[in-house]
Amino acid sequence: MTRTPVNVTVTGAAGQIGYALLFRIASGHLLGPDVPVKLRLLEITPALGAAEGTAMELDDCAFPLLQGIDISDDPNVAFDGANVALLVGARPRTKGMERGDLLEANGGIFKPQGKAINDHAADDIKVLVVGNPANTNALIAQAAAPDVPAERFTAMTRLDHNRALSQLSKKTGVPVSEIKKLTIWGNHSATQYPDIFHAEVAGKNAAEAVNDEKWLAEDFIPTVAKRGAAIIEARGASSAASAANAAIDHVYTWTNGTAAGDWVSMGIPSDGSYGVPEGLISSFPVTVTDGAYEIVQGLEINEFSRTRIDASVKELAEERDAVRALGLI
Ligand SMILES: NC(=O)C1=CN([C@@H]2O[C@H](COP(=O)(O)OP(=O)(O)OC[C@H]3O[C@@H](n4cnc5c(N)ncnc54)[C@H](O)[C@@H]3O)[C@@H](O)[C@H]2O)C=CC1
Ligand SMILES: O=C([O-])CC(=O)C(=O)O
Repeated sequence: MTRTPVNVTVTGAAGQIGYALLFRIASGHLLGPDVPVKLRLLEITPALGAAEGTAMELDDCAFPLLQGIDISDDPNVAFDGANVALLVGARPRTKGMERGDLLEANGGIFKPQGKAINDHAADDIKVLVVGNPANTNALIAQAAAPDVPAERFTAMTRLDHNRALSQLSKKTGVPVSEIKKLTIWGNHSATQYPDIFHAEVAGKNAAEAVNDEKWLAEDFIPTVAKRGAAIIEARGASSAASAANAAIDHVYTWTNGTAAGDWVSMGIPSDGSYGVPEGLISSFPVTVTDGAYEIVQGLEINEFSRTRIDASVKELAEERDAVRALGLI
């Protein structure tokens, strides 16, 4: 294989998402079946042994695309030359814990990582923040990386997008492959707004096909928005394999593009579209061409949607103000 390998840095590599993610990266699902990768694993010092164990297992898979694994507890080393950075390592929410409690606990992790990305990553770096609160952690990392174009910092709402696809598929009996143009707006939190008004189910408008506003307001939206908490309740641990799968989807789409006639949801820095204040990292409908995403423009936002988008964006603005007050941005 002559192609230069892509350096993929994964933080929190010894955690449960890391374990579900690394093998799929190494087997070509993140970037494509013909793209060699080098993995850079970042962990805190006490978890380096566990990361070593995972690296041994990766070796034992003999993945043809995997051209090396480095492990470090120093962000300056782990992000050196990184082309893709998956910021997973964070403190996961546990039973009964509110997202707001996570801001302070996690803020300190993302500022030094943003600075290390600024100082050491490759010029084409793409960053996906998975660790919660993902949107605001992405904002913190971005603020610490003034030399990196702001749009390279993204937050994961693809899991919410996939959850919404699946719920809509169950309701309509139409396979997910025939559902297009769903949108998650706002924050990766319980205030997020999964929007089906522009979605298509087997070529028909989804809201019209469903024709059940009660189901939309009282079942679909809360089921999608509170799915993370429901998984924690059921498993006693937060989503891991589905989160890893969504991270793969996010980066694969960002790198390889969206399908014609469809879009995906990504948490990205707002350019002011749809009344979302510029700079907030909020989820939008996006299309991707040649490795660059663009917000889908011109969608009509009805009253039902407007109220819900505004509520989630208000929460994002409050999180931004909170981390600003803590000196994190
Ligand atoms: N955006 C999304 O849709 C989702 C986000 N999440 C979030 O992803 C994060 C990770 O989840 P899990 O893997 O289940 O957690 P986990 O607790 O199993 O693993 C986290 C790992 O991060 C490591 N870590 C902590 N601080 C670090 C640092 N400064 N540098 C490098 N590594 C560090 C820990 O040692 C641990 O191994 C959590 O914040 C969780 O809430 C989870 C599911 C979905
Ligand atoms: O709340 C959590 O830690 C897990 C999470 O984000 C999700 O499953 O959507």
